[in-house]
Amino acid sequence: MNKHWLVIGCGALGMRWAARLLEQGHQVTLLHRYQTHPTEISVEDSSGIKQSYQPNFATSASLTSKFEQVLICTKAYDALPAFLDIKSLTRKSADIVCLCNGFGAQQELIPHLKEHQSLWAGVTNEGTLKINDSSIRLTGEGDTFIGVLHSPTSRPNPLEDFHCANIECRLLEKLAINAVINPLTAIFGVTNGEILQTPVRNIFDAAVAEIKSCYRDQGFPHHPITKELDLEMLGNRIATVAHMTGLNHSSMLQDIRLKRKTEVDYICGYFAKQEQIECPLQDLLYEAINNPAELESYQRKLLNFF
Ligand SMILES: NC(=O)C1=CN([C@@H]2O[C@H](COP(=O)(O)OP(=O)(O)OC[C@H]3O[C@@H](n4cnc5c(N)ncnc54)[C@H](OP(=O)(O)O)[C@@H]3O)[C@@H](O)[C@H]2O)C=CC1
Ligand SMILES: CC(C)(CO)C(=O)C(=O)O
Repeated sequence: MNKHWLVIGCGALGMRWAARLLEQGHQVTLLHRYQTHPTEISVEDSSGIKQSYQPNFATSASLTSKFEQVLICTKAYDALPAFLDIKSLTRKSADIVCLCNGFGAQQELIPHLKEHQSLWAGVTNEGTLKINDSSIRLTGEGDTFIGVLHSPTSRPNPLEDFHCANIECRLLEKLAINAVINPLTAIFGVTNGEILQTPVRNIFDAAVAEIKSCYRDQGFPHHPITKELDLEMLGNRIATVAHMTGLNHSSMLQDIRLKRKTEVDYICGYFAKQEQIECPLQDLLYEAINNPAELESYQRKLLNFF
């Protein structure tokens, strides 16, 4: 059935999903924060073929209709303010889908939902690069999982092609992937693939071991969920992602280089704020990313330690 989606965020992921939803026959309003409305989105695939899409472009001030389906494609730290900005334009039983990385930003939305609204979370391993305000390049294939986080009534998945029965498990797996790859690439200024080689490899192994032990710890608040993860294979899974995206610069490395805010609060910061468990290496990585001017000294500290 065709739906009218409000996609929040005209960044890499927002443009990719706006194009995908239009291709599936849905109507799409793409919310942006630019001075002037773009007129179309250009999507370049891995063979260099470009295709154009024309969603309705809008700013929150120009929106008038109410939405039953909302897809949040902002960075993790923007998800809640972005939702609150348009909440009055969501229908009382709307499906709100949040695609941002990390763990925590999705759950922060729950107390702010209207009584009958459902919250869905997504994990995607697709790679998309924003070229400019209206163009993206598809840089990597990957799975996408979408599942329910909160629903007062049992509702069908609004993106059923990507349905996942245990989304928290997938979110925690992706959290582990990001908590190892992102800070190491950002601190050492290397590609995803280079963290698998000496000298960073020792720190990679220590970071994987720490997350595995944290996920096994009964004091970890999501212990019942992490029990369902194949922890023996977690290190291989993280190494495979680093290898498959070997030439990429992680989002955290790009953010640090461009002096933009990072998503570290929802990645390493998630471990750092757990009071019941000790994660000294994640604490150190969190501290390093929050002190980008001191990265060389953190590099030395990490290399001397491991
Ligand atoms: N790109 C990728 O390949 C992947 C990304 N992800 C995750 O997806 C999320 C989005 O990533 P990505 O698309 O790359 O990030 P981008 O920074 O490219 O896009 C985020 C967009 O959201 C916009 N935005 C923020 N708040 C609002 C608001 N209130 N109203 C309207 N627009 C808003 C930003 O606008 P402004 O520029 O004005 O701040 C920006 O255009 C992140 O959590 C990322 O980690 C996950 C997997 C892959
Ligand atoms: C999987 C990975 C590490 C790919 O670069 C990513 O999600 C990111 O850069 O944020």
